[in-house]
Amino acid sequence: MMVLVLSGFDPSGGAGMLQDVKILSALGIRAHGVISALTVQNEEKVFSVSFRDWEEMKREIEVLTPPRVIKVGLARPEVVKNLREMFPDSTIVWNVVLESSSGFRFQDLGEVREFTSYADYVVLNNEEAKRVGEHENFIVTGGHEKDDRIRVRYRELVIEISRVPGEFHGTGCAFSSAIAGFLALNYPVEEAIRAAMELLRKILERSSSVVETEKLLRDWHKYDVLNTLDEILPEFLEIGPLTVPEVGQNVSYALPWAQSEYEVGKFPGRIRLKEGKAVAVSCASFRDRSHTARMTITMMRFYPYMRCTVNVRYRKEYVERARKKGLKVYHYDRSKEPEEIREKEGQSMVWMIERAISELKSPPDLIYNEGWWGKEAMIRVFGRNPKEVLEKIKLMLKE
Ligand SMILES: Nc1ncnc2c1ncn2[C@@H]1O[C@H](COP(=O)(O)OP(=O)(O)OP(=O)(O)O)[C@@H](O)[C@H]1O
Ligand SMILES: Cc1ncc(CO)c(N)n1
Repeated sequence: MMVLVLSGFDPSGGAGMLQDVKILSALGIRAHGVISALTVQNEEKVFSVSFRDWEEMKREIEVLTPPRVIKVGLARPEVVKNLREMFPDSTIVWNVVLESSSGFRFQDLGEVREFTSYADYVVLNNEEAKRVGEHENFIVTGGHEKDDRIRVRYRELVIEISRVPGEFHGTGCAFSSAIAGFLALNYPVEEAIRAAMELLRKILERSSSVVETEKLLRDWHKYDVLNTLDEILPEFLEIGPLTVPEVGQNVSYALPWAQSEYEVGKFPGRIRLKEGKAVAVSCASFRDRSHTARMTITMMRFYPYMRCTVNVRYRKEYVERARKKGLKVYHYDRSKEPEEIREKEGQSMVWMIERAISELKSPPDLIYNEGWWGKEAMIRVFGRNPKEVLEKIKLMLKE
């Protein structure tokens, strides 16, 4: 699936081509991009615009796959007519940008009026629509109205949703690209508008002053972490009778940027032995606290790529095999733990990992400790991901 985008380059990434590509990527759509203007601007202010020459752009377009849907952003208005002549049957969505929100005049009103009829849909806000003059192919957005609803009008259709508090740079670009994307997915235009409004709301709920579509794209990792854990669980259950400790086992797998245990996927309620079989009390989730999740966060402070920790019951032979097979093993002797560390909640694990790293001068594959004052002896296995940790555990189980 592809959409051809002709739009300006906003180096701050809030509007223009960088934003268009993010929105289309969020819909799984490839963008073919031809820059139609260069700008000097940041999130707050536009300083200058220079439009590209059509002949140059045409040469770039001619070698690309002919597009079914085209999105036009900041460009000379005649570009829309030129595109119509090149692609009489394509759907053209034109986001008119008369002025930036900081008041910079982008396009000439008369020129815009002259070329609106060449687009299938013209997206503009109500202030712009009043100035350009109504047309049946206009999709009119609320602009920067102050009430708590967002309204979009297309012919007799008016769609309303709740406004996300705040002012965001780049909403017009993002919204019109989302419409183009949903049209490319064969949504009828009314449904494309509705879906685009919903998508923008989801993005703006994650944004501060700019449309931060990258935050939405980033959240794919949440799906990947939980899916990875759920997919690998049966393999951990299979060896569970040999590995699950009295207190239960957890497989903790962190998001790439995790700094809190709630950004670490885990099995709330842990993996436990029931009548000799290992069972997980629940499927993978980011909710609840977990000791192994806190260990992962601690390890990631030193080695951000070490995103997985699993606790395993202690067996002398497991540790001996690990050493024999070349795994980096650290023995944590709790009796050497300073009093002030032992007293502070969660500090002993930091201390344990810091000692291991300073001794091994690299990430440990496993840290073990014997039992201590009612605490079960334990082995913690570390790795980049659950698959890697599972392999290390299997090395410990095999002669
Ligand atoms: N605060 C908000 N909450 C929810 N949706 C919003 C918000 N602001 C904008 N949108 C979505 O973005 C669409 C376009 O926004 P807007 O009306 O601000 O366009 P614009 O004025 O052309 O934007 P720009 O600031 O890029 O010039 C709206 O129709 C709506 O779907
Ligand atoms: C490149 C570009 N396109 C559109 C807008 C409108 O916000 C902008 N500021 N910059």
